Amino acid sequence: MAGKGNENTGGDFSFSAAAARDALPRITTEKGGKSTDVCHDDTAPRVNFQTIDELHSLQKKRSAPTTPLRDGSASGVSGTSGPTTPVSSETMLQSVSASLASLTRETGPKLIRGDPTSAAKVAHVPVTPTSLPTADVSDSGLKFTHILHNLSPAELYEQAIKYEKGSFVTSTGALATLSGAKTGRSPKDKRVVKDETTEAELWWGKGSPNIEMDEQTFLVNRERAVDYLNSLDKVFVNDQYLNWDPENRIKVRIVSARAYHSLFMHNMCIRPTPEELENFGTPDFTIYNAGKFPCNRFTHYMTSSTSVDINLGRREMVILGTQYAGEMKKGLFGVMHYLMPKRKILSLHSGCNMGKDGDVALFFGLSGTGKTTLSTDHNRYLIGDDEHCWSETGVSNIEGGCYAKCIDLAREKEPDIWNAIKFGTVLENVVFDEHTREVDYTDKSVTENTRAAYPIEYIPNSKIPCVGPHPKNVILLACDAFGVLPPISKLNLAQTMYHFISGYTALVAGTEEGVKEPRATFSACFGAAFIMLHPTKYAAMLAEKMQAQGATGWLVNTGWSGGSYGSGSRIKLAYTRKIIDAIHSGSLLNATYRKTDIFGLEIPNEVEGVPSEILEPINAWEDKMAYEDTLLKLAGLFKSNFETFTSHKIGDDGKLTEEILAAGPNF
Ligand SMILES: Nc1ncnc2c1ncn2[C@@H]1O[C@H](COP(=O)(O)OP(=O)(O)OP(=O)(O)O)[C@@H](O)[C@H]1O
Ligand SMILES: O=C([O-])CC(=O)C(=O)O
Ligand SMILES: [Ca+2]
Ligand SMILES: [Mn+2]
Repeated sequence: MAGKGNENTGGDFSFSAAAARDALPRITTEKGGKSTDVCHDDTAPRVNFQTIDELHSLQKKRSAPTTPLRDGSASGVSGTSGPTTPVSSETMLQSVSASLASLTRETGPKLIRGDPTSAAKVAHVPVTPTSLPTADVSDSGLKFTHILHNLSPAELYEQAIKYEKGSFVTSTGALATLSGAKTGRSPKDKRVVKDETTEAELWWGKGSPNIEMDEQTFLVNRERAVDYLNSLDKVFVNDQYLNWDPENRIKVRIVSARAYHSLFMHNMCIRPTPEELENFGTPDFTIYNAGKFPCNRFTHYMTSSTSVDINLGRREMVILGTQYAGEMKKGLFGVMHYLMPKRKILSLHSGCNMGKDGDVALFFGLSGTGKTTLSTDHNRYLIGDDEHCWSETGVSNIEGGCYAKCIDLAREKEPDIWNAIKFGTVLENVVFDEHTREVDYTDKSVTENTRAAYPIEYIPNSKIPCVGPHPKNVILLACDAFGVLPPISKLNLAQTMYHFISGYTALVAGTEEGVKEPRATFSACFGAAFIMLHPTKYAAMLAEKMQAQGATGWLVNTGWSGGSYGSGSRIKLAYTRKIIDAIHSGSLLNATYRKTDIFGLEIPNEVEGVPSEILEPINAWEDKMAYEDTLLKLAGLFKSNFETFTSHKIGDDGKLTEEILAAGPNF
């Protein structure tokens, strides 16, 4: 049943719209998709600043008056020797020039390897036109663009510090950066090209993250991005891989204007060896990140000056008007959510780790629920923290790095993540002492979504290569700010599917004044913002794989206990870790259980190291009536959210659908 409805393209890596790519047909599409229908996403940024200067002033805490103050420009960085690339350059330059070719001028830009300040040392490599004779009569055709190809972290540090305001080395050696006006993803500005192929294959309409755009508009934005990039003195190019499963690895190229973006992707994608880079060839997918430059708001389908555009047929993504680096990571994740199911491989928004005995656990959950925190476990091997594939042979990480939330990060609670914040790590939007460069992780002045991006090998017990056998435990994480879900419950297969499709979490709305009510978020497959196909397609694949492997599903509330946000408190990370330990060790599988009302969840009577009174949520609430009301309220929210899925059949005979419907709250 898995992959049912997909074209029989299994094993073949081509995007099916290849023909459309060459012909560039005009496609008629319905206009005016309502953005209110877009899947909910909880990463909407909170902006604490009105001007660029204000943003920069937020980043640094004033030192004690005795401390000598410095101006913003970093000193002590050698500017004498420009970066050089390890690869033989001519084929690389030809390839990059082809990537950057303007569609109207039909010729790639003239490229030079290396930094413009050291250009005298670098031979100019003339680049031949990619196709037809040039029709370019503008000055832009006369200039050269310098290409900084797969620079090392040290070189990227120097580039960032020299040229990008807001770049600083922190006391532990990380590169602190600012992502600009956007400090989170912009799901409402995401657009996906609807052509004959994608119209039939992708999930469109209510609840879907895919807001349509047509091919022509994509080309307008692409041209804007490419023209912007070609107008610069230099651009950064990363050639890297996604997916540690060698048979299903894809080659990605990222063209960007900032060293910050290049270092971020260096850390987050899989880094090729020098030999692999030498033979990289043509990328399977290319990102044009012109995020410093806005889109034109008069362009059709645009509703703001930000646009993140995916064209599966052309194998390209364009970013305009946002410098938040997570857009690149999650844009590529979306592409994998399209490509992998075609090969009968399930793509997952989950963390993944493995015990000493080879037992693998997946951690699903929306942003901020604990995937990174709980998969990074000193007693287990880390396979990955956010994006995985589950194939016939087992699991593989899609990425080469981790992207951890840093707000309130503490050494004692999360030692491995703390220690990973060192030379090479990108630290986004944190506040630090102006003099000592010590980071204050409690400071939310710039944003609550402060982040660290580091290569996975910075976690001492990471498993390289990042692959493992079939999962034994599938852990669904929900940060329930209503405080009514049990800290741990065991799920049967139908319940696992019900909660996977629901994709629930409830967080509190940041630190906004007066917001006390938790806000429920339902995001199908715990990542509706990134999926491409209908959620039931992924759910059917998950059910099939869990059944075949005999994996057990669990629901873990990493949120509130003893009351909703405001009266209760967040479950201690130490308790959640004990619960997770008991899942891994197998001791929880053999515990005795009782069933809860309404949600019908099996909760254990005991978990080692966790006070038994918190295991049954009502016990921890003082006001029992308030508990009952809140529980019913949440159950109602689950019910109305699930209505859109009731008509979709899962399983060949639809039997699973009935079981899944029955696995939701009953009241
Ligand atoms: N009981 C708990 N369990 C898990 N995390 C907790 C708990 N209490 C507090 N936290 C905090 O919640 C946050 C969980 O964030 P984490 O980075 O793991 O999210 P994530 O699921 O990886 O999200 P994203 O997909 O956005 O990366 C961390 O800052 C962690 O310190
Ligand atoms: O994508 C991001 O910006 C961070 C992340 O992992 C998520 O939100 O799931
Ligand atoms: Ca994470
Ligand atoms: Mn994520």
